[in-house]
Amino acid sequence: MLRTNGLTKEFGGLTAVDDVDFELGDELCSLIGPNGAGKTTFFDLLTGALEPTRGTIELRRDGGAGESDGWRDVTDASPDETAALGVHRSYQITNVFPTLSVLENVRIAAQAGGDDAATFWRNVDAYDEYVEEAREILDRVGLAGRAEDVAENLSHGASRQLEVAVALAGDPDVLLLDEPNAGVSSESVDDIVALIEDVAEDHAVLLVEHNMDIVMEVSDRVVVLNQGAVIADGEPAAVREDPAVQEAYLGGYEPGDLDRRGEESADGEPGSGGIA
Ligand SMILES: Nc1ncnc2c1ncn2[C@@H]1O[C@H](COP(=O)(O)OP(=O)(O)OP(=O)(O)O)[C@@H](O)[C@H]1O
Repeated sequence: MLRTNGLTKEFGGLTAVDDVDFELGDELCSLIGPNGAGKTTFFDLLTGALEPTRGTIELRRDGGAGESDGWRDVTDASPDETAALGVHRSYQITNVFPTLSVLENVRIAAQAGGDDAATFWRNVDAYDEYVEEAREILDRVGLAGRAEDVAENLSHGASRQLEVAVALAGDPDVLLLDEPNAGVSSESVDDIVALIEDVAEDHAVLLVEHNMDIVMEVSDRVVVLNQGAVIADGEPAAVREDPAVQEAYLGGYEPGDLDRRGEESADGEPGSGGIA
């Protein structure tokens, strides 16, 4: 689906992403690591928002027949080109139009990703199709009842759901979910976790998430970044036990230390919503 080879990003003397070889298959992979580890920079490189200093990024679409063995070099692709090639990021606040309705936001995203984007405005049938598609996506993310609400009036949780809906409307192969629980109220966390698991059924998902209980619950695989470099990559339980990961990030974390809402667990210390 997506792979990087020697991917590196330097900001002056600081190496934010350091020689990362990574491949994402048809799976839910979480990317974790301490503050400043390079997770956001890595996402920015994958979406074309930042240009790498060195290394390559390649994509392979389902059934696609690109160059060589189907992999296509997208290292220099712009964010729009990367999106058109099937990589979408959920936390794209600029992709949500605050004064438009929830339905309009998703309809526009579906239209932008549609085959007849250029001519759609002349085509009433196409418009109806996109509205229909948008309603199906809203149903999937749990926002069917909020279709006519104005986007800027949504709660944090519903906003995260809308961001995922907008990403889904572009018909992505790969979804990059950037802290989809950030700012979400405790009542909505279960909905977001269910949504992450649902979209992972038919998309490759790369998730940045600070709450380790959620990471351990939903991930097929966990990759740990520290100071820009991958220090562990494997199944959640194995990564959790890895001494280097414990040292760099988890600091003695055991499942249940934090409940998924970041509240005090039965026998633990008060949680912070995750591990920073
Ligand atoms: N535009 C920039 N210019 C200079 N340094 C930057 C820039 N963006 C990020 N950095 C630095 O790169 C390093 C990696 O930052 P990044 O935001 O990718 O980490 P992160 O793992 O996403 O952290 P967090 O969990 O806090 O979001 C940090 O030291 C950060 O200060």
